[in-house]
Amino acid sequence: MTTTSPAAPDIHRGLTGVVVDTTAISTVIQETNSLTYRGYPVQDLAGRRSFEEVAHLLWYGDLPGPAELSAFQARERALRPLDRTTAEVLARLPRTCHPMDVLRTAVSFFGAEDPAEDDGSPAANRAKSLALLAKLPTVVAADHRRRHGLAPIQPDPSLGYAENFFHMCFGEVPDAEVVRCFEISLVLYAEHSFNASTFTARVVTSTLADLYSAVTAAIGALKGPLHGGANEAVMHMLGEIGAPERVGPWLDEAFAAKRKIMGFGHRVYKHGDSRVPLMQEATDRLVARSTDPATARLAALHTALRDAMATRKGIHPNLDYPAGLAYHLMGFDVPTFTPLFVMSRVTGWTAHITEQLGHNALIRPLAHYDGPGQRPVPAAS
Ligand SMILES: CC(=O)SCCNC(=O)CCNC(=O)[C@H](O)C(C)(C)COP(=O)(O)OP(=O)(O)OC[C@H]1O[C@@H](n2cnc3c(N)ncnc32)[C@H](O)[C@@H]1OP(=O)(O)O
Ligand SMILES: O=C([O-])CC(=O)C(=O)O
Repeated sequence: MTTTSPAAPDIHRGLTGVVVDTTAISTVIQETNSLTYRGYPVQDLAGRRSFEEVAHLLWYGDLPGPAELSAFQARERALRPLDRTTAEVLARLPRTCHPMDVLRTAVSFFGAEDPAEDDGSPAANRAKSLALLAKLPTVVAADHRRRHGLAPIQPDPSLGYAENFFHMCFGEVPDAEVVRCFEISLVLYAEHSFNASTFTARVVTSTLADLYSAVTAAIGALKGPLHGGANEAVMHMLGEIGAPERVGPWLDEAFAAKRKIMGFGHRVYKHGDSRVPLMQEATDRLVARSTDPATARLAALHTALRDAMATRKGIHPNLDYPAGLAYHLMGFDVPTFTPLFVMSRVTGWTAHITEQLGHNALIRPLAHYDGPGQRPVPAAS
Protein backbone atom coordinates (compact mmCIF):
# COMPACT_ATOMS: atom_id res chain seq x y z
CA MET A 1 0.00 0.00 0.00
CA THR A 2 1.33 3.46 -0.86
CA THR A 3 0.25 6.43 1.26
CA THR A 4 0.95 10.08 0.65
CA SER A 5 0.28 13.06 2.87
CA PRO A 6 1.54 16.63 2.54
CA ALA A 7 3.94 16.04 5.42
CA ALA A 8 5.13 12.56 4.52
CA PRO A 9 7.06 11.22 1.56
CA ASP A 10 5.63 8.29 -0.42
CA ILE A 11 5.70 5.34 1.93
CA HIS A 12 5.70 1.81 0.55
CA ARG A 13 4.76 -0.35 3.53
CA GLY A 14 6.05 -3.86 3.04
CA LEU A 15 8.13 -2.47 0.13
CA THR A 16 5.13 -3.26 -2.07
CA GLY A 17 5.93 -2.51 -5.69
CA VAL A 18 9.43 -1.21 -4.92
CA VAL A 19 12.21 -2.35 -7.27
CA VAL A 20 15.35 -2.39 -5.13
CA ASP A 21 17.97 -4.01 -7.38
CA THR A 22 18.58 -6.08 -10.50
CA THR A 23 18.91 -9.86 -10.57
CA ALA A 24 19.85 -12.33 -13.30
CA ILE A 25 18.71 -15.40 -11.33
CA SER A 26 14.96 -15.58 -11.87
CA THR A 27 12.01 -13.51 -12.92
CA VAL A 28 8.29 -13.65 -12.32
CA ILE A 29 6.58 -12.40 -15.47
CA GLN A 30 3.21 -11.22 -14.26
CA GLU A 31 1.73 -10.67 -17.74
CA THR A 32 2.22 -14.31 -18.74
CA ASN A 33 1.99 -15.66 -15.19
CA SER A 34 5.30 -17.41 -15.63
CA LEU A 35 8.55 -17.91 -13.75
CA THR A 36 11.96 -18.47 -15.30
CA TYR A 37 15.23 -19.58 -13.70
CA ARG A 38 18.18 -18.12 -15.63
CA GLY A 39 15.80 -17.78 -18.58
CA TYR A 40 14.35 -21.31 -18.53
CA PRO A 41 10.61 -21.65 -17.73
CA VAL A 42 10.33 -23.47 -14.41
CA GLN A 43 7.51 -25.61 -15.83
CA ASP A 44 9.96 -26.98 -18.41
CA LEU A 45 12.61 -27.67 -15.78
CA ALA A 46 10.33 -29.40 -13.26
CA GLY A 47 9.79 -33.05 -14.14
CA ARG A 48 12.48 -32.95 -16.84
CA ARG A 49 15.57 -31.89 -14.89
CA SER A 50 16.73 -33.10 -11.51
CA PHE A 51 16.92 -30.83 -8.49
CA GLU A 52 20.72 -31.13 -8.57
CA GLU A 53 20.76 -29.83 -12.16
CA VAL A 54 18.55 -26.91 -11.15
CA ALA A 55 20.86 -26.10 -8.21
CA HIS A 56 23.77 -26.02 -10.66
CA LEU A 57 21.75 -23.77 -12.98
CA LEU A 58 20.95 -21.30 -10.20
CA TRP A 59 24.54 -21.17 -8.91
CA TYR A 60 26.53 -21.26 -12.13
CA GLY A 61 24.06 -19.69 -14.58
CA ASP A 62 23.62 -22.77 -16.77
CA LEU A 63 22.59 -26.41 -16.71
CA PRO A 64 25.50 -28.81 -16.21
CA GLY A 65 26.81 -31.00 -19.00
CA PRO A 66 27.11 -34.75 -18.25
CA ALA A 67 30.65 -34.54 -16.85
CA GLU A 68 29.87 -31.46 -14.77
CA LEU A 69 26.75 -33.14 -13.42
CA SER A 70 28.55 -36.29 -12.33
CA ALA A 71 31.29 -34.26 -10.62
CA PHE A 72 28.62 -32.12 -8.92
CA GLN A 73 26.68 -35.19 -7.77
CA ALA A 74 29.82 -36.89 -6.48
CA ARG A 75 30.69 -33.84 -4.37
CA GLU A 76 27.11 -33.56 -3.06
CA ARG A 77 27.05 -37.24 -2.06
CA ALA A 78 30.40 -37.00 -0.29
CA LEU A 79 29.31 -33.96 1.75
CA ARG A 80 26.08 -35.46 3.17
CA PRO A 81 27.28 -36.89 6.52
CA LEU A 82 27.20 -34.71 9.64
CA ASP A 83 30.25 -34.68 11.87
CA ARG A 84 29.82 -36.13 15.33
CA THR A 85 29.81 -32.74 17.12
CA THR A 86 27.00 -31.37 14.96
CA ALA A 87 24.95 -34.54 15.44
CA GLU A 88 25.46 -34.29 19.22
CA VAL A 89 24.53 -30.60 19.37
CA LEU A 90 21.34 -31.19 17.41
CA ALA A 91 20.42 -34.25 19.45
CA ARG A 92 20.56 -32.08 22.61
CA LEU A 93 17.90 -29.64 21.38
CA PRO A 94 14.50 -30.08 23.06
CA ARG A 95 12.49 -32.73 21.23
CA THR A 96 9.54 -30.38 21.29
CA CYS A 97 11.30 -27.60 19.39
CA HIS A 98 10.15 -26.85 15.88
CA PRO A 99 12.30 -28.44 13.15
CA MET A 100 12.84 -24.98 11.66
CA ASP A 101 14.59 -24.10 14.95
CA VAL A 102 16.72 -27.22 14.54
CA LEU A 103 17.67 -26.22 10.98
CA ARG A 104 18.38 -22.62 11.98
CA THR A 105 20.62 -23.87 14.78
CA ALA A 106 22.33 -26.34 12.46
CA VAL A 107 23.26 -23.68 9.90
CA SER A 108 24.45 -21.35 12.65
CA PHE A 109 26.55 -24.19 14.07
CA PHE A 110 28.02 -25.01 10.64
CA GLY A 111 29.12 -21.35 10.55
CA ALA A 112 30.72 -21.62 13.99
CA GLU A 113 32.59 -24.74 12.91
CA ASP A 114 33.78 -23.10 9.70
CA PRO A 115 35.29 -19.81 10.86
CA ALA A 116 35.96 -19.12 7.19
CA GLU A 117 39.24 -17.41 6.90
CA ASP A 118 38.44 -17.41 3.18
CA ASP A 119 37.72 -14.39 1.03
CA GLY A 120 33.95 -14.85 0.52
CA SER A 121 34.73 -15.29 -3.18
CA PRO A 122 32.06 -16.85 -5.46
CA ALA A 123 34.05 -20.11 -5.49
CA ALA A 124 34.29 -20.24 -1.68
CA ASN A 125 30.60 -19.40 -1.29
CA ARG A 126 29.57 -22.01 -3.87
CA ALA A 127 31.55 -24.64 -1.96
CA LYS A 128 29.72 -23.70 1.26
CA SER A 129 26.39 -23.66 -0.61
CA LEU A 130 26.96 -27.19 -1.89
CA ALA A 131 27.84 -28.35 1.63
CA LEU A 132 24.56 -26.89 2.92
CA LEU A 133 22.59 -28.47 0.07
CA ALA A 134 24.13 -31.84 0.95
CA LYS A 135 23.90 -31.66 4.76
CA LEU A 136 20.50 -30.03 5.35
CA PRO A 137 18.57 -33.17 4.29
CA THR A 138 20.64 -35.19 6.77
CA VAL A 139 19.63 -32.76 9.52
CA VAL A 140 15.95 -32.74 8.52
CA ALA A 141 15.76 -36.54 8.28
CA ALA A 142 17.56 -37.14 11.59
CA ASP A 143 15.25 -34.68 13.31
CA HIS A 144 12.16 -36.25 11.70
CA ARG A 145 13.20 -39.63 13.07
CA ARG A 146 14.14 -38.16 16.47
CA ARG A 147 10.61 -36.76 16.86
CA HIS A 148 9.31 -40.27 16.26
CA GLY A 149 11.78 -41.86 18.72
CA LEU A 150 13.89 -43.44 15.95
CA ALA A 151 17.67 -43.53 15.46
CA PRO A 152 19.08 -41.63 12.47
CA ILE A 153 19.84 -43.42 9.22
CA GLN A 154 23.15 -42.47 7.63
CA PRO A 155 23.18 -41.05 4.10
CA ASP A 156 23.62 -43.55 1.29
CA PRO A 157 26.02 -42.27 -1.40
CA SER A 158 24.66 -44.77 -3.92
CA LEU A 159 21.31 -42.92 -3.96
CA GLY A 160 20.38 -39.66 -5.66
CA TYR A 161 19.48 -36.58 -3.61
CA ALA A 162 15.72 -37.21 -3.38
CA GLU A 163 15.92 -40.99 -2.99
CA ASN A 164 18.55 -40.68 -0.27
CA PHE A 165 16.39 -38.21 1.61
CA PHE A 166 13.40 -40.57 1.64
CA HIS A 167 15.70 -43.40 2.70
CA MET A 168 17.12 -41.36 5.61
CA CYS A 169 13.57 -40.43 6.75
CA PHE A 170 11.71 -43.71 6.31
CA GLY A 171 14.34 -46.42 5.78
CA GLU A 172 13.06 -47.05 2.26
CA VAL A 173 12.73 -45.34 -1.10
CA PRO A 174 9.11 -44.98 -2.25
CA ASP A 175 8.02 -45.73 -5.81
CA ALA A 176 9.15 -43.52 -8.67
CA GLU A 177 5.92 -41.46 -8.82
CA VAL A 178 6.35 -40.25 -5.24
CA VAL A 179 10.02 -39.40 -5.79
CA ARG A 180 9.10 -37.55 -9.00
CA CYS A 181 6.43 -35.51 -7.21
CA PHE A 182 8.89 -34.62 -4.45
CA GLU A 183 11.52 -33.58 -6.99
CA ILE A 184 8.96 -31.39 -8.79
CA SER A 185 8.23 -29.64 -5.49
CA LEU A 186 11.95 -29.06 -4.91
CA VAL A 187 12.42 -27.54 -8.36
CA LEU A 188 9.34 -25.31 -7.98
CA TYR A 189 10.34 -24.14 -4.49
CA ALA A 190 14.00 -23.47 -5.37
CA GLU A 191 13.91 -19.80 -6.28
CA HIS A 192 11.49 -16.90 -6.42
CA SER A 193 13.33 -13.61 -6.83
CA PHE A 194 13.15 -11.06 -3.97
CA ASN A 195 10.73 -12.89 -1.67
CA ALA A 196 10.98 -12.09 2.06
CA SER A 197 13.52 -14.79 3.00
CA THR A 198 15.75 -14.17 -0.02
CA PHE A 199 15.64 -10.45 0.63
CA THR A 200 16.59 -11.18 4.25
CA ALA A 201 19.62 -13.13 3.03
CA ARG A 202 20.56 -10.23 0.76
CA VAL A 203 20.19 -7.66 3.57
CA VAL A 204 22.51 -9.68 5.84
CA THR A 205 24.97 -10.24 2.98
CA SER A 206 24.96 -6.53 2.14
CA THR A 207 26.70 -5.86 5.48
CA LEU A 208 29.45 -8.28 4.30
CA ALA A 209 28.48 -10.80 6.97
CA ASP A 210 29.19 -14.45 6.09
CA LEU A 211 26.98 -16.87 4.14
CA TYR A 212 25.96 -18.88 7.22
CA SER A 213 24.66 -15.74 8.95
CA ALA A 214 22.63 -14.86 5.86
CA VAL A 215 21.15 -18.37 5.52
CA THR A 216 20.40 -18.57 9.26
CA ALA A 217 18.47 -15.30 9.00
CA ALA A 218 16.68 -16.48 5.84
CA ILE A 219 15.50 -19.62 7.65
CA GLY A 220 14.03 -17.37 10.35
CA ALA A 221 12.20 -15.33 7.71
CA LEU A 222 10.87 -18.42 5.94
CA LYS A 223 9.46 -19.87 9.15
CA GLY A 224 6.58 -17.38 9.42
CA PRO A 225 3.11 -18.44 8.23
CA LEU A 226 2.83 -15.53 5.79
CA HIS A 227 5.79 -17.06 3.92
CA GLY A 228 7.10 -20.65 4.01
CA GLY A 229 5.29 -21.60 7.21
CA ALA A 230 2.07 -21.50 5.20
CA ASN A 231 2.58 -25.04 3.87
CA GLU A 232 2.27 -26.35 7.44
CA ALA A 233 -0.56 -23.95 8.26
CA VAL A 234 -2.52 -25.35 5.29
CA MET A 235 -2.66 -28.80 6.89
CA HIS A 236 -3.64 -27.39 10.29
CA MET A 237 -6.40 -25.39 8.61
CA LEU A 238 -7.72 -28.40 6.65
CA GLY A 239 -7.78 -30.34 9.93
CA GLU A 240 -9.73 -27.52 11.56
CA ILE A 241 -12.31 -27.40 8.74
CA GLY A 242 -12.67 -31.17 8.79
CA ALA A 243 -15.01 -31.88 5.84
CA PRO A 244 -15.99 -30.32 2.48
CA GLU A 245 -19.49 -29.43 3.70
CA ARG A 246 -17.93 -27.35 6.52
CA VAL A 247 -16.03 -25.09 4.09
CA GLY A 248 -18.84 -22.51 3.69
CA PRO A 249 -19.57 -21.92 7.40
CA TRP A 250 -15.85 -22.08 8.27
CA LEU A 251 -15.07 -19.40 5.67
CA ASP A 252 -17.95 -17.22 6.95
CA GLU A 253 -16.35 -17.24 10.39
CA ALA A 254 -12.82 -16.78 9.07
CA PHE A 255 -13.80 -13.80 6.91
CA ALA A 256 -15.77 -12.26 9.78
CA ALA A 257 -12.68 -12.58 11.99
CA LYS A 258 -10.53 -11.15 9.14
CA ARG A 259 -8.37 -14.27 9.17
CA LYS A 260 -5.95 -14.89 6.34
CA ILE A 261 -6.68 -18.20 4.63
CA MET A 262 -3.42 -20.11 4.56
CA GLY A 263 -1.98 -21.10 1.21
CA PHE A 264 -3.96 -18.42 -0.66
CA GLY A 265 -2.94 -15.05 -2.07
CA HIS A 266 0.43 -13.73 -3.10
CA ARG A 267 2.29 -10.44 -3.09
CA VAL A 268 3.26 -10.69 -6.76
CA TYR A 269 0.79 -13.06 -8.43
CA LYS A 270 -2.69 -11.63 -8.28
CA HIS A 271 -4.30 -14.08 -10.75
CA GLY A 272 -2.80 -17.35 -9.52
CA ASP A 273 0.69 -18.65 -8.79
CA SER A 274 2.51 -19.87 -11.93
CA ARG A 275 3.83 -22.92 -10.03
CA VAL A 276 0.49 -24.17 -8.77
CA PRO A 277 -0.89 -26.01 -11.86
CA LEU A 278 2.16 -28.29 -12.08
CA MET A 279 2.30 -28.92 -8.33
CA GLN A 280 -1.45 -29.56 -8.24
CA GLU A 281 -1.16 -32.10 -11.09
CA ALA A 282 1.63 -33.90 -9.22
CA THR A 283 -0.46 -33.86 -6.02
CA ASP A 284 -3.49 -35.19 -7.91
CA ARG A 285 -1.38 -38.13 -9.09
CA LEU A 286 -0.54 -38.93 -5.46
CA VAL A 287 -4.21 -38.73 -4.52
CA ALA A 288 -5.21 -41.00 -7.44
CA ARG A 289 -2.79 -43.77 -6.41
CA SER A 290 -4.00 -43.84 -2.79
CA THR A 291 -6.52 -46.46 -1.72
CA ASP A 292 -7.13 -44.80 1.66
CA PRO A 293 -10.65 -43.27 1.80
CA ALA A 294 -9.26 -40.56 4.12
CA THR A 295 -7.09 -39.33 1.23
CA ALA A 296 -10.09 -38.94 -1.08
CA ARG A 297 -11.98 -37.02 1.64
CA LEU A 298 -8.99 -34.74 2.29
CA ALA A 299 -8.53 -34.09 -1.45
CA ALA A 300 -12.25 -33.26 -1.78
CA LEU A 301 -11.95 -30.77 1.08
CA HIS A 302 -8.81 -29.26 -0.50
CA THR A 303 -10.67 -28.77 -3.81
CA ALA A 304 -13.80 -27.42 -2.11
CA LEU A 305 -11.81 -24.75 -0.25
CA ARG A 306 -9.91 -23.75 -3.41
CA ASP A 307 -13.18 -23.39 -5.35
CA ALA A 308 -14.91 -21.47 -2.56
CA MET A 309 -11.98 -19.02 -2.27
CA ALA A 310 -12.08 -18.41 -6.03
CA THR A 311 -15.86 -17.86 -6.05
CA ARG A 312 -16.15 -15.82 -2.89
CA LYS A 313 -12.95 -13.78 -2.92
CA GLY A 314 -11.29 -14.27 -6.31
CA ILE A 315 -8.14 -15.29 -4.39
CA HIS A 316 -6.14 -18.23 -5.73
CA PRO A 317 -3.83 -20.77 -4.07
CA ASN A 318 -0.09 -20.22 -3.88
CA LEU A 319 2.48 -23.03 -4.11
CA ASP A 320 2.17 -23.83 -0.40
CA TYR A 321 -1.42 -25.00 -0.91
CA PRO A 322 -0.83 -28.06 -3.14
CA ALA A 323 2.66 -28.66 -1.69
CA GLY A 324 1.30 -28.97 1.86
CA LEU A 325 -1.13 -31.69 0.80
CA ALA A 326 1.53 -33.44 -1.32
CA TYR A 327 4.00 -33.59 1.58
CA HIS A 328 1.31 -35.05 3.83
CA LEU A 329 0.54 -37.73 1.23
CA MET A 330 4.26 -38.54 0.95
CA GLY A 331 4.25 -39.43 4.65
CA PHE A 332 6.06 -36.44 6.18
CA ASP A 333 4.71 -35.10 9.46
CA VAL A 334 3.43 -31.52 9.30
CA PRO A 335 6.37 -29.83 11.14
CA THR A 336 8.71 -31.16 8.42
CA PHE A 337 6.96 -29.27 5.61
CA THR A 338 8.73 -25.90 5.93
CA PRO A 339 12.15 -27.56 6.42
CA LEU A 340 11.51 -29.29 3.06
CA PHE A 341 11.06 -25.81 1.59
CA VAL A 342 14.42 -24.81 3.17
CA MET A 343 16.17 -27.82 1.60
CA SER A 344 15.10 -26.49 -1.78
CA ARG A 345 15.26 -22.71 -1.28
CA VAL A 346 18.81 -22.84 0.09
CA THR A 347 19.82 -22.98 -3.59
CA GLY A 348 18.05 -19.70 -4.40
CA TRP A 349 19.23 -17.98 -1.22
CA THR A 350 22.85 -18.84 -1.83
CA ALA A 351 22.66 -17.84 -5.53
CA HIS A 352 21.40 -14.45 -4.34
CA ILE A 353 24.13 -14.16 -1.72
CA THR A 354 26.77 -14.60 -4.44
CA GLU A 355 24.96 -12.16 -6.72
CA GLN A 356 24.62 -9.57 -3.95
CA LEU A 357 28.34 -9.76 -3.23
CA GLY A 358 29.06 -9.34 -6.94
CA HIS A 359 27.63 -5.79 -6.94
CA ASN A 360 27.16 -5.04 -3.28
CA ALA A 361 25.52 -1.96 -1.81
CA LEU A 362 24.56 -1.82 1.85
CA ILE A 363 20.76 -2.23 2.07
CA ARG A 364 19.54 0.52 4.33
CA PRO A 365 16.20 2.19 3.53
CA LEU A 366 14.74 5.25 5.22
CA ALA A 367 11.67 5.62 7.43
CA HIS A 368 9.36 8.57 7.95
CA TYR A 369 9.34 9.36 11.67
CA ASP A 370 5.88 9.76 13.22
CA GLY A 371 6.73 9.45 16.93
CA PRO A 372 6.65 12.18 19.60
CA GLY A 373 8.22 15.55 18.85
CA GLN A 374 11.56 16.35 20.47
CA ARG A 375 11.15 16.73 24.25
CA PRO A 376 13.36 17.21 27.29
CA VAL A 377 14.41 14.17 29.33
CA PRO A 378 12.70 14.47 32.75
CA ALA A 379 14.96 14.55 35.79
CA ALA A 380 15.48 11.07 37.30
CA SER A 381 13.31 10.59 40.40
C1 LIG B 1 5.70 -19.56 -0.88
C2 LIG B 1 5.09 -18.37 -0.25
O1 LIG B 1 5.66 -17.78 0.64
S1 LIG B 1 3.60 -17.85 -0.87
C3 LIG B 1 2.80 -17.01 0.48
C4 LIG B 1 2.38 -17.96 1.57
N1 LIG B 1 1.57 -17.29 2.57
C5 LIG B 1 0.27 -17.58 2.76
O2 LIG B 1 -0.32 -18.42 2.11
C6 LIG B 1 -0.41 -16.81 3.86
C7 LIG B 1 -1.78 -16.30 3.42
N2 LIG B 1 -1.66 -15.21 2.46
C8 LIG B 1 -1.44 -13.92 2.88
O3 LIG B 1 -1.38 -13.62 4.06
C9 LIG B 1 -1.23 -12.87 1.79
O4 LIG B 1 -1.88 -13.22 0.61
C10 LIG B 1 0.25 -12.62 1.50
C11 LIG B 1 0.97 -12.21 2.79
C12 LIG B 1 0.91 -13.85 0.92
C13 LIG B 1 0.37 -11.50 0.48
O5 LIG B 1 -0.12 -10.38 1.09
P1 LIG B 1 -0.15 -8.93 0.42
O6 LIG B 1 0.52 -8.88 -0.88
O7 LIG B 1 0.32 -7.99 1.44
O8 LIG B 1 -1.65 -8.76 0.10
P2 LIG B 1 -2.70 -8.06 1.01
O9 LIG B 1 -2.61 -8.60 2.40
O10 LIG B 1 -2.57 -6.59 0.83
O11 LIG B 1 -4.03 -8.57 0.35
C14 LIG B 1 -4.85 -7.86 -0.55
C15 LIG B 1 -6.29 -8.18 -0.19
O12 LIG B 1 -6.53 -9.57 -0.36
C16 LIG B 1 -6.87 -10.16 0.91
N3 LIG B 1 -6.14 -11.41 1.05
C17 LIG B 1 -4.91 -11.69 0.55
N4 LIG B 1 -4.58 -12.94 0.90
C18 LIG B 1 -5.60 -13.43 1.60
C19 LIG B 1 -5.81 -14.67 2.23
N5 LIG B 1 -4.92 -15.63 2.17
N6 LIG B 1 -6.96 -14.85 2.89
C20 LIG B 1 -7.88 -13.87 2.95
N7 LIG B 1 -7.74 -12.66 2.38
C21 LIG B 1 -6.60 -12.47 1.71
C22 LIG B 1 -6.42 -9.16 1.96
O13 LIG B 1 -7.16 -9.27 3.14
C23 LIG B 1 -6.62 -7.85 1.24
O14 LIG B 1 -7.98 -7.54 1.30
P3 LIG B 1 -8.47 -6.03 1.52
O15 LIG B 1 -7.93 -5.27 0.35
O16 LIG B 1 -9.95 -6.15 1.58
O17 LIG B 1 -7.85 -5.60 2.81
O1 LIG C 1 7.63 -14.62 -3.75
C1 LIG C 1 7.10 -14.55 -2.62
O2 LIG C 1 6.79 -13.47 -2.06
C2 LIG C 1 6.78 -15.78 -1.87
C3 LIG C 1 6.93 -17.01 -2.68
O3 LIG C 1 6.06 -17.38 -3.43
C4 LIG C 1 8.19 -17.73 -2.61
O4 LIG C 1 9.11 -17.29 -1.93
O5 LIG C 1 8.30 -18.79 -3.26
